[in-house]
Amino acid sequence: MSEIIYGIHAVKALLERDPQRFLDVYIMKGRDDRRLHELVVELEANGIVIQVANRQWLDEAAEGAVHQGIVARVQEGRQLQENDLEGLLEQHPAPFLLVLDGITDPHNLGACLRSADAAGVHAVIVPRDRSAQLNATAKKVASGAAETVPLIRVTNLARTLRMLKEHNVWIVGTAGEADHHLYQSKLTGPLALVMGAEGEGMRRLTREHCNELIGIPMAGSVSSLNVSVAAGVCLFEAVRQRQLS
Ligand SMILES: C[S@@+](CC[C@H](N)C(=O)[O-])C[C@H]1O[C@@H](n2cnc3c(N)ncnc32)[C@H](O)[C@@H]1O
Repeated sequence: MSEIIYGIHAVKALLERDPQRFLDVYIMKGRDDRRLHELVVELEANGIVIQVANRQWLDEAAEGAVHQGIVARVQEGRQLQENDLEGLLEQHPAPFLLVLDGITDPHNLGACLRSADAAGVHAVIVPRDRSAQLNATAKKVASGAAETVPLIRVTNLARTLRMLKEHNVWIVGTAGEADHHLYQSKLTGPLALVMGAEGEGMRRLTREHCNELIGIPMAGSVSSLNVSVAAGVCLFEAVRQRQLS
């Protein structure tokens, strides 16, 4: 099975991690861009053959998204599976996990992956049937993080949260109306931070499995933040606390 990736960061990240996965790489005819040129040199140094295509071809391959003049067909990578999660918990004394309960927009999924990578999250967990696909758009927005942060799709999120609790992972849900303030919460130790869906927030059952709910204080007139922005704020408060502890 193969998949399409595009954009300079996404292609570069895969080249650095797993150059064997490249099948075909196409760059845009006549595109004059220093970063693209440097990437082509690196691809060629890895023995990857570059083909030139016109703009229309690349636009269609990237389904109209911004491809920065490069599109690649690559072998699908191995995704971590649900039953890999226990092994991952054993590897890390203080696992740091991000759970996305029903995010449907691939841009938000990609942006959350990008922040998760930057924050040093060990895995992102999503419900199998209620999540945006990790498609080319999500990968482009993730800017390479789709290749670095394991994305684990689980069949039953409530069951997974119970399993995490049995492994002493503290489950922190996020909601604008939560009584606890992000900056007063304790985010050190084994942690799963749970973000809700764009429209409805976390599902009732997910909420019930959280050890606590925290909110980011909102000073203005809007009632909530975009989920990927909220994820970034919460993740980096956790990073700050974890570095101090
Ligand atoms: C757009 S919000 C959903 C708004 C939804 N009406 C609700 O009541 O939760 C999507 C997600 O972003 C996160 N979020 C947004 N604003 C937040 C805030 N002020 N505090 C904590 N989490 C927030 C939460 O995870 C939320 O479920």
